[in-house]
Amino acid sequence: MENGGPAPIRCKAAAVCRAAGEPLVIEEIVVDPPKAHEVRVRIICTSLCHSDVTFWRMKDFPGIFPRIFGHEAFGVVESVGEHVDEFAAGDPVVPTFLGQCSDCVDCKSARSNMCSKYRFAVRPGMLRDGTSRFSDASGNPLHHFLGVSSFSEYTVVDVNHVVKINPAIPPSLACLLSCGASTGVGAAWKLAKVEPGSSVAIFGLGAVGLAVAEGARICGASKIIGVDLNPEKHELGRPFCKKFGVTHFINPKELGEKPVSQEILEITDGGADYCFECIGLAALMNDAFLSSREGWGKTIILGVEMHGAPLSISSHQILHGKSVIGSLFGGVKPKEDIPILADKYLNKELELEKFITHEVELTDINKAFDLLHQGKSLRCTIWMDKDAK
Ligand SMILES: NC(=O)c1ccc[n+]([C@@H]2O[C@H](COP(=O)([O-])OP(=O)(O)OC[C@H]3O[C@@H](n4cnc5c(N)ncnc54)[C@H](O)[C@@H]3O)[C@@H](O)[C@H]2O)c1
Ligand SMILES: [Zn+2]
Ligand SMILES: [Zn+2]
Repeated sequence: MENGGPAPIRCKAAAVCRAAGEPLVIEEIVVDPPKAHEVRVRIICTSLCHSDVTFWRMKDFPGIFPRIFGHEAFGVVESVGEHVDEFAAGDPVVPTFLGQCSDCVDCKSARSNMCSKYRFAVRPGMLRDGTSRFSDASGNPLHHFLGVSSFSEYTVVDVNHVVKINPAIPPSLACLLSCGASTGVGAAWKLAKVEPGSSVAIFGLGAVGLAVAEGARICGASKIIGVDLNPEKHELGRPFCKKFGVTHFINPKELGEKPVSQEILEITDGGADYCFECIGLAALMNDAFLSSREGWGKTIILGVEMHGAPLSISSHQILHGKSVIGSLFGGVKPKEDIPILADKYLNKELELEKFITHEVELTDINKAFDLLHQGKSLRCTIWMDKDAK
């Protein structure tokens, strides 16, 4: 203990990524105490989102490895740094990759979830001083990921990136509100503001796409069209996707030469009111746009394009009254909206259980990567300690 403050913690296990695309390695690490405006969180469980996989694969960004991935999690505050009034040891929390200072003009506006005081960036270190709170057994620093780094028994998170969560929600379900479920549900609820009776087309039926379906179902959409290419997932998925309110399924491979957009224009008699891209491929973003209705069709982009490829949207088509919007975290303001989503779960409006298809312990985290790659899982809960369930 230094001046009575928290001491560094030697963590029995963290899953460290030593190089892009390589299996994670379970290592003992040291997690420093939280500095001012930071909290140290004991992670109870975490899960794998496709954004972890995208950054894990990126070989063309040197200098960001070794790194601790993970940004969808649930945990308990272990200790707090100076100037932290909002949290105390023992608080159940979800960390979030998108921060909210609650003080800047954008945080105060209902129109944005993009904090402008601490702008979103994929930083290798902490939000305020850029340094790392992690070091390996040799004392070398390990990089952070998206301000969360939850593939570790303990992590340090800026207060802007952590939200208190109702303890009535089971840890594995609270974890989903930390990224995937909030992003998808939020995109339908807050961003598109899907009205009862409207038509929705979703490209990509992973957890994010199916969370859009869940949000659209809650908002009363009458047609929810799901597009996914993975035949194995599709077959397994049919009854599964129905649980999310998906009314029509399209596997582009089964359409032959016919474009997906043509099929959607026919199903919706002119184009879907709302189209969501939940894959991360620029070509599919264009398909989503082509599937949207003239006059008012809105395309919402949630997928993260690995190389930031530009969209190729016809400047003539956009004159026909269509619009395109992209979003981080589905327009959700973490500190205000996650508690609302938690209440929706507790009121039995939002069904979170169906997103969890697998569970493993941290030592088996590479299985979670395999399952996502093979298209077999939606969300795989990764427990730090199975007895903590
Ligand atoms: N905007 C945000 O804030 C935010 C938040 C979370 C995730 N994401 C992004 O959302 C996307 C989805 O994440 P996820 O965790 O649901 O991923 P996932 O891997 O679980 O799901 C992706 C789905 O897309 C399907 N797919 C892949 N290529 C396809 C193609 N060419 N045509 C049709 N379907 C195809 C896959 O079969 C899979 O079902 C990723 O790009 C992720 O990075 C964005
Ligand atoms: Zn995510
Ligand atoms: Zn702000």
